[in-house]
Amino acid sequence: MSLITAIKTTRPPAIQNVVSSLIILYILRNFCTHMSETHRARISEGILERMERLLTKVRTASLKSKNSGLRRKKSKEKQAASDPGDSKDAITTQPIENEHDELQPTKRVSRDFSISTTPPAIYGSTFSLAEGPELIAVEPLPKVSSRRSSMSKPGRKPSLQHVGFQSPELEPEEDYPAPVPAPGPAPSPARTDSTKTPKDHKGHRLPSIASLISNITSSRSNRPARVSRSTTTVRKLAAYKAVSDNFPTNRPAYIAIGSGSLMLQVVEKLSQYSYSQLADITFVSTGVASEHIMASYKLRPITSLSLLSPETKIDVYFDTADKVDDNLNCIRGRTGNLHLERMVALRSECFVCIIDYNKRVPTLFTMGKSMAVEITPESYFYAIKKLRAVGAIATLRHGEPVISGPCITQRGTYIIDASWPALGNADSEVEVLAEILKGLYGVVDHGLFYAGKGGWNGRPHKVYVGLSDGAVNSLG
Ligand SMILES: O=C(CO)[C@H](O)[C@H](O)COP(=O)(O)O
Repeated sequence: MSLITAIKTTRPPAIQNVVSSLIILYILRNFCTHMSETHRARISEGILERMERLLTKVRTASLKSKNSGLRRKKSKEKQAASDPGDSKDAITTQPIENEHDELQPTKRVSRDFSISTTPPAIYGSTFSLAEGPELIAVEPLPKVSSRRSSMSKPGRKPSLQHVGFQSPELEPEEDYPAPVPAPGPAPSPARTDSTKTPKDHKGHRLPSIASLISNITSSRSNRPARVSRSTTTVRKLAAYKAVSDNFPTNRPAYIAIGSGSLMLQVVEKLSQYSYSQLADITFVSTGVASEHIMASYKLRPITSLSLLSPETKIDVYFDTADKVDDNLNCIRGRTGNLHLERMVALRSECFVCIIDYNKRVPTLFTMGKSMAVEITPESYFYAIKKLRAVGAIATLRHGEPVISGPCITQRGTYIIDASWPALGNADSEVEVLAEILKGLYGVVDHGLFYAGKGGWNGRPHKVYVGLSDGAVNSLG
């Protein structure tokens, strides 16, 4: 509003109306750019026509005004020549419209466009009425556009060039024409004319797109064939090999399936055996998840260890581990079924552990990972305090979301995730920690599966390690 008021106070009425209408129409036109294509096209056409007519009027009015101003000026000059003493007054009392006949070089009238007398040279959407003594152009202010499109406009440079930077990846190839070969010995194909070669702001020569592409393709062709496999693949290969190597031959047989993420692959492989090979096998699970997997493959699991007679031994137990050290001692039970896993392991003739190479460590706790310690809910405050007292960084495992409270296992117990500094290589170190944990009231079980002087405590008999190249290493 203040702009229109300013125009009113400083321009002749004809120009005031025209310029005000022009501004309103232009604002309307900009508003129209937010409308649908069809509406915009239709409305814009009408507006443009009106603008053309109005601008013609502006130009005519401006011309008339200027001419009358010039006439008045000349008559004043004549008058001043005849009466030099009045010349100062003549300048100060000049009619106000004379000032506005000369439009300001660039007068901003809104945030989005300006009215300018400068030639509309560079912006594609400039509306101009180029004929006449004064060039009046309504120029949209330059909008931020994609770098490539702004570069394609004649006379414009990408802004980064202003600080001396040229990105070879973004420059169009034609910006850097191939050098004309000089007479004489043929130049090396990698060299280009130094005057045409793009350079960075420090003057270092930048490679052309062609050379970058050729470098990439040649380095690809020289690259050795990729041999590493994904972790999922190598784990699956290890699981399949573990099953085929350890499928029991005696009948009746008992096979336990653990709670690790590879149990799907183990069950998948087992299901490939014939009906007669599977007929006399009883399957034992260490958790609800593996029970469901077995049931979906029609492997008929038993749901409780107590259904096995006291003298029954499980022929083979397949499961995973979190970490396995050089002596095959391991940390297990991240899934929270560690006590049942221990009981199954202790009743098994052969515990076959399946891992990928990422889980192999020289000594336990090397990687600073935590181990699950299963506790009774009642012992929580006491047990966590005691665990911290024996050097653990210990936290209660929460459910999801955290506000739902502690993570509660199938047996109604809690899990504390605890870590210690890396243990030494000797079996005794693992055994010492295990004995401390076993001696804490409230601790139901812990994740150390080991063999020490005191006896065998669930250390795997065999470990199948899926290696990065797809091979499977069998340990034990
Ligand atoms: O006790 C375990 C599975 O019964 C493992 O220690 C463990 O949780 C490994 O899980 P994943 O195979 O998913 O890495």
